[in-house]
Amino acid sequence: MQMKRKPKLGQNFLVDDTARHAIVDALGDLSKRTVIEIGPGHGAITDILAGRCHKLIALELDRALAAELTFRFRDQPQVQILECDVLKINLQTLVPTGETADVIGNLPYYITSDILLQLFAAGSAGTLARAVLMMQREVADRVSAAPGVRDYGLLSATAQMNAQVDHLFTLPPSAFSPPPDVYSTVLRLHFAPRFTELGVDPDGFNKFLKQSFAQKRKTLQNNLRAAGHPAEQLSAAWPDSISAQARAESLALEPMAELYRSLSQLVLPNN
Ligand SMILES: C[S@@+](CC[C@H](N)C(=O)[O-])C[C@H]1O[C@@H](n2cnc3c(N)ncnc32)[C@H](O)[C@@H]1O
Repeated sequence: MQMKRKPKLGQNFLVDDTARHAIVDALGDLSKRTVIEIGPGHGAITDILAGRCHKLIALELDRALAAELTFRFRDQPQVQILECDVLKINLQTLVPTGETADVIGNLPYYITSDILLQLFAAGSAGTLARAVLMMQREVADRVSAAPGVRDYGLLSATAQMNAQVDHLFTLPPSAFSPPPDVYSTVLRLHFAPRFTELGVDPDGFNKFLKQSFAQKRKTLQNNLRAAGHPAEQLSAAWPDSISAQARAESLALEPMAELYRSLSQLVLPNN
């Protein structure tokens, strides 16, 4: 049976029973946890979560789906359905001060990167502990890629500055109705920001990473020069541990942070 959907909202509903249980199982014991679900849809994951977690807050943009779930869970006070755009909500306001929440979601793929950035910010603020997220396989491969591997880039570096990433499993299009054009992968993230450990400030280092990965074909030096760092500043700051011809894609976060710290002692450009 094909379910009715709004393609613009990334609506591919999970119909594989083993997979929906495996996704919830990946968060472990939830009996004392607040869980935020992104895009509950018709409730494939919500139905299982509702009986397992202390509190469930599900964020759904589609008015009809939000109404369907509000009705279905009307007698379960631990379940709160919010009709809202996940990108417009401040996740910190959903979690009591001093507590953390976990996040779960078969994400709307068209906004995966924006959702990840939002979760990293909430993880840095101490609001989130873990997330189990399904996304397009190619995006998951980029999030979890190690330096030097083809898929490693800005998204990988940003994700790995903010979280430990576990690659859990991949599902074929037939696990969904209607089937998407792509395979889907489930990742688990433990939010563990590394900014303090690596001695860098989050805003400045995030900007530096964007500059460093701006063009894949270019060396790191050329990307930084294009971002406004004068050549003499770069050579004064360049650590011996990094080859002059290195690309950002080949470097671990430690040498990137070393270079950033060294450049920060000189003057960083504003763009
Ligand atoms: C891939 S479907 C997953 C549905 C359900 N969790 C499942 O596994 O069957 C993505 C869901 O996210 C919802 N959605 C899309 N954009 C959203 C947004 N900006 N904020 C909240 N929910 C959104 C869609 O309406 C849809 O229900």
